[in-house]
Amino acid sequence: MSELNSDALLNAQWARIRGRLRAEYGEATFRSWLKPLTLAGRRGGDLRVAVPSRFMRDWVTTHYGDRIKALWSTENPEIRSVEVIVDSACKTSSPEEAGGEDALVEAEDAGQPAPTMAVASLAVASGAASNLGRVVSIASGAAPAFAGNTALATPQVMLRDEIDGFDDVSAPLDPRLTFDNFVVGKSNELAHAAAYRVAEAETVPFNPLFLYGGVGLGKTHLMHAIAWHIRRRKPHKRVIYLSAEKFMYQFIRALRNKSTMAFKEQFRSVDVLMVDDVQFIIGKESTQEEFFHTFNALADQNRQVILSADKSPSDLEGLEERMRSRLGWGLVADIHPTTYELRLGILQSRAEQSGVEIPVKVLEFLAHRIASNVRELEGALTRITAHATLVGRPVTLESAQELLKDLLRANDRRVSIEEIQRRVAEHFNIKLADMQSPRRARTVARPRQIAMYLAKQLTTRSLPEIGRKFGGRDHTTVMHAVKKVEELCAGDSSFAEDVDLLKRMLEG
Ligand SMILES: Nc1ncnc2c1ncn2[C@@H]1O[C@H](COP(=O)(O)OP(=O)(O)OP(=O)(O)O)[C@@H](O)[C@H]1O
Repeated sequence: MSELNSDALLNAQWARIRGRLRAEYGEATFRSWLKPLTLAGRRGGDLRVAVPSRFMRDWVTTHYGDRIKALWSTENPEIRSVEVIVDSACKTSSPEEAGGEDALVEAEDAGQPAPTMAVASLAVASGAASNLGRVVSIASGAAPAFAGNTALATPQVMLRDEIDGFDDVSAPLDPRLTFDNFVVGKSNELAHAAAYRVAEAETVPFNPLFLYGGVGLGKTHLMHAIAWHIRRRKPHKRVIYLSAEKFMYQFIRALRNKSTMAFKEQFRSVDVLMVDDVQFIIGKESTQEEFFHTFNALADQNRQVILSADKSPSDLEGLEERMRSRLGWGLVADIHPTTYELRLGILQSRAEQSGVEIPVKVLEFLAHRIASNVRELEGALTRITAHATLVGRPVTLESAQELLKDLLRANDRRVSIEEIQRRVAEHFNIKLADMQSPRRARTVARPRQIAMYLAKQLTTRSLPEIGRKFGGRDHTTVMHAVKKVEELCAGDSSFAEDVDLLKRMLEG
């Protein structure tokens, strides 16, 4: 029997695969569908895993079979096929199973419809599975005669994170957020290169790596990608990824349970700590303090810390000075707003993954019109592909425009106040600085009022925010300007035409 055939080794490999499945599909899906799986036996390259009911067998085979097979092939190249079989005895092998799952199994075995709660988990499971889009399939055909293997059916070797309770702390990773799926362009190349370097490096290249940028531009994606990369290449490393909010929640819970020592121990013993959206804990004094100590302790031991925020350390208001300077010691990499080329690249890659044929014209149109953030861009594409799949008609520019009317309108309106001021100043041939100056001459004051009116119409900024952008004026001044322009438009058609022209120009 080769090394790869020993039962102990198989159990250890199975434990690692279970850890992967848990990380990829998330805790809820894992508990419902994957945790009850047990190793039932193997013969040569053919392996059997058992589930407690026929229903579960079908479900697991359809939704997770390919992935389980692929993970086995990676762990143990000798395994050529994996078959899911029914063994009602394994119902008792996971005593801690949630009541919802037991209810499902029993209902199914009795030939009854599954309870509502179980139906909900079906939906979750199917969504998670379809995201993976794996192609490796479980080998079918006549099942070989298997020698039952009681050693394999005994309790699993526990993964390090199961023992340590790390899964309580670290957030599940989204299987889609990998380096392979991240499209690199001018606006994110530095952040991407830095993230990749950290993920690859044997020694800590910079500490911390601080990623920052606006909403939906890929910070979380890069953090998940680092975590996946390290998990795959260096599975022995302890990696924790969590949001700053969860860090705070864990800390408060530790305070309440008087278990702060355990909390410290847990966070300070990791190899890589990633905290997303750190702006969240700013101003939350004790959490911020604890976070700072955690960070220092890890940095002192040369452990990698990766942080993300919506602003750079120097722009994070309310951050203590010592912390600001400490966070700036490593590499601060920003992600700029997307360029047209990057948006088009992301759309092309997503469209390919979706398998729905979308004309380039439509993708170009979306890349041009939805410039706000990648999340919205993806949302638009999902809407188009879902619609095309449901109605079974090919996607056209017209159908996309019709389908995305509301989103396009909202994006059209997202012009900046600075852009409005510039265009209006050019149109009336006044200086841009006059938009903010105290000058009251009508030649200056009227265009300024028009710009304020357009800012109200075309942006989502509040009156005080608009006032601030116009030389620190009060919100009542903006209100007055809006009213004045409306009155003038109502009484003077050439004035109204002028304003309308500017508006259309700004809307692009
Ligand atoms: N360069 C990119 N290539 C591919 N997908 C991207 C890219 N940038 C962002 N995305 C996708 O856009 C969506 C939003 O990205 P993500 O959640 O990482 O943003 P974020 O910067 O963390 O936003 P927030 O500040 O809201 O947390 C995700 O689905 C992500 O996969």
